[in-house]
Amino acid sequence: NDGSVTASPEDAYDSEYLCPVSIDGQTLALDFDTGSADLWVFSTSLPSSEQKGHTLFDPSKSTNWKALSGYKWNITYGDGSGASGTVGTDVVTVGGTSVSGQAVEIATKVSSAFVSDTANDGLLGLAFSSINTVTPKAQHTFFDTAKSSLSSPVFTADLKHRQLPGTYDFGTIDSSKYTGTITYIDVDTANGFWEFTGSGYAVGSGSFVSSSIDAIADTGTTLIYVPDAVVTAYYKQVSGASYDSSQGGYTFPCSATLPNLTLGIGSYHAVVPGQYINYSPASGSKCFGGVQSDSGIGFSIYGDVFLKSQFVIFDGSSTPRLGFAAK
Ligand SMILES: CC(C)(C)S(=O)(=O)N[C@@H](Cc1ccccc1)C(=O)N[C@@H](Cc1c[nH]c[nH+]1)C(=O)N[C@@H](CC1CCCCC1)C(O)(O)C(F)(F)C(=O)NCCN1CCOCC1
Repeated sequence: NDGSVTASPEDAYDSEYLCPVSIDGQTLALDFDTGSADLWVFSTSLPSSEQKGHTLFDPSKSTNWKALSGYKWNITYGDGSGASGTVGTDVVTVGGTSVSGQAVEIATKVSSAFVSDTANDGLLGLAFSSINTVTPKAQHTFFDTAKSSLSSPVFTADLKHRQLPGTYDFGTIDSSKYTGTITYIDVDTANGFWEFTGSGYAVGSGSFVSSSIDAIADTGTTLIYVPDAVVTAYYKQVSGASYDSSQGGYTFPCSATLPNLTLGIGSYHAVVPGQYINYSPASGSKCFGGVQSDSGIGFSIYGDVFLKSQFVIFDGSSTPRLGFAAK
């Protein structure tokens, strides 16, 4: 029951990656998110004003749909967006991986950011089920439901830079997708995230600075959010860079040459190419940086700007761990 699904960038800046997911034959484009644990979809139960432009799941058309009466969900994300609704179970298929009895959370309300993000028909959470928001009983993620039917209890992310489709694989580690060896690091699941301790950083050809960085591997976050020491060291090497409070982050002249950012994972030095750190045009001839401060978040976030430079293994075995390799 192993599977592989394409992850397509939603826009020219790789702001998010969307994957086709079939729920009892109805196919929607979902954002696979290792930073949350709810599988929720736009639905025919939304007010029509909130439905516009999205593909909707219609439970009344599903022969395998079983409503969970009295069950509800309500989630708020780091960027302040949110959604809520009711719950049922159905057959959910991702590439070749099909599971029955999967909790599918039907949106009856979504925040404005979701309404305007018309390419996104919902989220498929891949964090730990301990942070699923369904009450009165938390539900399993797709990965947890599928795990026992996979060749091995893993999924991998091979996201790509700019306009290229990547893949999420379930159950196998495809050795043609990476080079060299895989470096594994332990994961602390206490907060429900794929959370680990990074070993430090280097900017461009500069020397490596050893420092413990408490970080999560989060496919649902676009950028890299790291401690101020890292951000300051990085943009010191970018002429014309400065913190622009009106943009809410560091910007620099779009013509700037950006140094690579190396992030330590144990003894492995993961290199993020400088050009990945030019996220998007900001205003005028300034561009918005893909490396920003984690202040106020509580931990660092190694988001898509980082993850797309690596081949990443999310190992859900009894001792969960993360694997990283160059590609
Ligand atoms: C809009 C943007 C300038 C491109 S962005 O850089 O902000 N990108 C957004 C994602 C996005 C892309 C495209 C269109 C719209 C939204 C982004 O990076 N959002 C992060 C920002 C952040 C995180 N932390 C601080 N700030 C986020 O909330 N990511 C969550 C998933 C997002 C939510 C909006 C829609 C797209 C997917 C997330 O799940 O990855 C999360 F981990 F950050 C998060 O909020 N997880 C929720 C964890 N809770 C814990 C308690 O139990 C319930 C679950």
